[in-house]
Amino acid sequence: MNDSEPVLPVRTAIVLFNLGGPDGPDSIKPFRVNLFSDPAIIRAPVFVRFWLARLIARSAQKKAEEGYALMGGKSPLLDLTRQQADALESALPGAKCFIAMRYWHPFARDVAREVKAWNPERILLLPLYPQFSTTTTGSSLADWHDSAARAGLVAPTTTLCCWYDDPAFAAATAEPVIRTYETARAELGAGAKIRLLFSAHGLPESIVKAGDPYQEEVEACTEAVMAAIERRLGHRPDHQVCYQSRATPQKWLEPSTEQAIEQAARDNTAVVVIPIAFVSEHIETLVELDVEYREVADHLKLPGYYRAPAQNDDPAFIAALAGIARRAVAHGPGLCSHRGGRACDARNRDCPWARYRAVVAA
Ligand SMILES: C=CC1=C(C)c2cc3[nH]c(cc4nc(cc5[nH]c(cc1n2)c(C)c5CCC(=O)O)C(CCC(=O)O)=C4C)c(C)c3C=C
Ligand SMILES: [Fe+2]
Ligand SMILES: [Fe+2]
Repeated sequence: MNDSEPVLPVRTAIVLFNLGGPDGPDSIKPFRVNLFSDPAIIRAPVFVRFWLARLIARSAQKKAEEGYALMGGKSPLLDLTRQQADALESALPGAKCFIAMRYWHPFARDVAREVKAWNPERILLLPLYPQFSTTTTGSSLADWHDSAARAGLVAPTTTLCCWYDDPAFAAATAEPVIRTYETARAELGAGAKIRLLFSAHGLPESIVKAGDPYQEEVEACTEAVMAAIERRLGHRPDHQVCYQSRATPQKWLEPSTEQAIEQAARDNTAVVVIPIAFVSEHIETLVELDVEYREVADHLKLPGYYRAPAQNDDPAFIAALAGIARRAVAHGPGLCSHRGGRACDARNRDCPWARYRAVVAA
């Protein structure tokens, strides 16, 4: 921390949001039903959604069970988020981190009561999604506001919608990418063609067309990381954004990660795959990227398939997140504070959470 960085008020509660994951084989099904029952994910009237959620959850249940079995029968996401929370607390004296997951324990409704019992002077709502999507951050924050109101939790609160273009975050994200790229170059030879594939979680195209800013923010985030890579390497490697984890039959954002791997095979190019919308390892990195897409790459005889790790509790990432938290809280209580710390509020149409909150409230 440098001297110009603001200091957090004592008793600042930082609530970290993520999606959650099953904590054992028996919770895979209810976790997935919770996910597909969320109106932010499946946009159908309530009585249709009830049945649709169960139908969609059942359709890929076996594949999901096999995926979790490869990780010991559970998601590593909560343990990794706890490590991030501990590291962030060490970087931010006076703050206590709480974790609220959207579709499995610890749920926001329980965490809001814990935060109230801690009696915070300030609250910072900090989603662990760098880019805003109505399906992730929007859904989690709406759920939190309901839960906080039910718990009678009242304290000055700052909400961060997104931090996809924070320069320290971009620089911290660039480092493991550069290390993986250099490994690929050393193994394949300096003349080998290598493409950086920034693989983001996909979204149904209809959600983006309805105004979700996620795709735009993923592209801007990739650009910020590419600028950091270029500054470090002195050149700009070949790169492409693609979208993974399609989970419903609708049309999703393209190119899919699989299509991007097929294109790389046609171009006789090795790839370094970079998870750009997740800051922790979980099923979609450890199984989808490391097992399933690797098999596709092997089958297509790609010259090389490498994967850059997610941030987890990497010290440079935690330092970046601590800076983001400090600057956000320094703006004082408000609906939202984002984009390099510029404050925004309910009247600011620039802020996706402000826009989405108006829709949810209507
Ligand atoms: C319509 C379905 C889905 C949308 C839209 C979606 C968006 C979305 N998700 C993440 C991050 C994560 N997703 C995770 C798991 C997960 N996501 C879906 C479906 C949608 N996600 C499913 C069905 C699952 C469960 C896994 C499975 O059954 O295959 C996870 C946690 C995984 C874990 O370790 O348990 C994360 C994290 C983002 C960033 C996003 C859109 C921006
Ligand atoms: Fe997902
Ligand atoms: Fe904002």
